[in-house]
This record gives sequence, C-alpha cells and structure tokens, in this order.
Amino acid sequence: MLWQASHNKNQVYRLLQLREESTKKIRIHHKADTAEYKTERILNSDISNGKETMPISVVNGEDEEEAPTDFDYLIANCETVSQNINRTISSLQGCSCEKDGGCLSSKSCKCATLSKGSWYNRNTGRLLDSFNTTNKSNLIYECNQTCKCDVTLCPNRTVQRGIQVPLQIFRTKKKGWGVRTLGPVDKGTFICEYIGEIISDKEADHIKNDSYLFDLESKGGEVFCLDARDYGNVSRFINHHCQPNLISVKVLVEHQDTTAPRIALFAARDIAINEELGFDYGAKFWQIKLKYFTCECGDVFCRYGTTPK
Ligand SMILES: C[S@@+](CC[C@H](N)C(=O)[O-])C[C@H]1O[C@@H](n2cnc3c(N)ncnc32)[C@H](O)[C@@H]1O
Repeated sequence: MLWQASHNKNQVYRLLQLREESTKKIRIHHKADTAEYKTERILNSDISNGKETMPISVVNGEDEEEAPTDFDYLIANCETVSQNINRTISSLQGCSCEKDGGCLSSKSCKCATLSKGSWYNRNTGRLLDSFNTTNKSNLIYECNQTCKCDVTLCPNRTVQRGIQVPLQIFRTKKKGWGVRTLGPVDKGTFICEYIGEIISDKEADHIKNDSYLFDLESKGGEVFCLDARDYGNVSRFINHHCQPNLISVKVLVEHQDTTAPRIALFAARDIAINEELGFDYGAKFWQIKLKYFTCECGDVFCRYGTTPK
C-alpha cells in the first residue's frame, strides 16, 4: 500500500513534470513562431496609477523580467535641487482672445505671435507639417493660465491636455523595454511628453547612469537636461530609432523661460497599430554608447548598428 502510494506519487510527479516541460515547449515553440501566438504576461494594467489621462499597461512576452519599479512615475518635470528657472507670473505673456475665437490666429493671438505662427490644427490639435522640426530653437507657446481664452475650447493647448493615444510598455527582443501604440496614429498627433528631473548640464556630466538624459540645448543662459532615470513617465521607455516615427518639439506652457521648455513627442508620420515608437537620441548619445553596445533599431538606414550603412 505504501509502495503503491509512493509509486502513484512518483507517477503524479512525473506527469506534472511532463506537463510543465510540454508547456515550456509550447511557450518556446510559440516564441520562435509568429508573434501572434506569444504568451504575453500583463505585468501592470496601469504603471501610472491613474496619473495619466489613459492607463499605460506593461506586458512581457519575451522573458521573465517583471514590471519596472525603480523610478517614480510623474506627469510633470521636477527638481530635486532648485534650478534657476524664471517661473514668475509677471513674466508670463498670454493672449486676450475671447473664448476660442482668436487663438492660433497670428494677427491677434499673443501666443501665436510668440510661437512665430500657428502650429496646431484647430480641429484636431495635431502638429502641422509647416512646423520646422529640424530647427531646434523653434518653440511653441501654448496658451497658459494668464490667457483670456476658454481652456476647454482653446485649440492651442495640445500638450497640456496630456496623452490621448493608447500606449503600452512591452519587452523588446534586444533593447529591454520599449513603447508601442495600441491604435493607429495620424501624423502630427501628440504622443507624450518627455518627463524627467530638471538638472544642469554640469550635474549631467557627473551622473552615474546617463541613459535617460534628454538635452534641452539652450542657446545662451543656463543649459538644462531632463533626467528620467529616477523620475519619469512612459517616455523613459521609448527606444532610439535611426528613422524615427517620433519627433521632439519644445513647448512652453506655465512658464516662458526658454532655457527649460517642456519636450513634447509628436508622430513624425502615420504610425500603425502595435508599432514600436522611437525617437532619435542624437549623435552625442551614440558617441558615448557605441563603446558599450550598438543600435538595434533594425532599420536599413541604421547609423549606429554593427553593419552601418
Ligand atoms: C531611455 S532608455 C530606453 C528604455 C530601455 N530600453 C529600458 O529597458 O529601460 C535607453 C536605453 O535603452 C536601450 N536602447 C534604446 N534604444 C536602443 C537601440 N536602438 N539599440 C539598442 N539599445 C537601445 C539602451 O540600453 C539605452 O541606454
């Protein structure tokens, strides 16, 4: 009887082992097969904990890594030491447009005049093709707290309205975490802001992990960087791409100190559902990082891969 019991126990154990092995095989088989059959674990249904306008889920169909928890999710830039940024309300210029009537009309809207034009489509809020994204000193002045326009109707408040497209953090094959869109996105759509801690360029020279830095490149005055290592949002997971589907635009909202603009990421072209998002980290990043790893963007025109074209 004892033998029988232990025999049965062994059998059950072996059966369980076999089931586990076959499950593993199925998972591996599916992994090697088409992406559609991948077993994807939902690790977090909203890493922002309700802070964003839309939930940001985290999934992993590649390895055993759990959702990242080593940073604080913020939806606005922060400082851990006070920086020399002019945030006085008296230096803020706003428009006197009634309701939404005049906003974005260069003739009467002060914010459009400061922006040297109107750069958002008044119906969709999308960035217009006419905005020159290659000139990094171009700035968009969104309407602010001193403007007379109606906040809900004003067409010059795209970035301050927050994320409007469903985004997901997912495990990539070769680049750690990445971000993709769960719906199709039209060219010019605001995707998300690059959030981080505002630090001076001198502080940036001495930080241990420089992988999450975004250079604010100011001409004259203080030079700041955004460091998303410890404080950031979904954008800290967006990888570099040599032919990116995102472009960055400097935007001023609640203060107009041009040395510390907000960084908004917009769709550089139409983006397909489930497509990974990427922006160009710039030559400075790769000058340092090429000593340690090469670009895995996989584009035929990749500039920093193992076989640069
Ligand atoms: C701002 S983080 C992006 C999120 C990162 N993948 C993660 O898992 O947290 C930048 C780091 O991601 C990786 N990365 C980003 N783009 C890459 C690329 N095109 N090729 C290889 N690694 C990349 C590098 O390790 C880089 O230092």
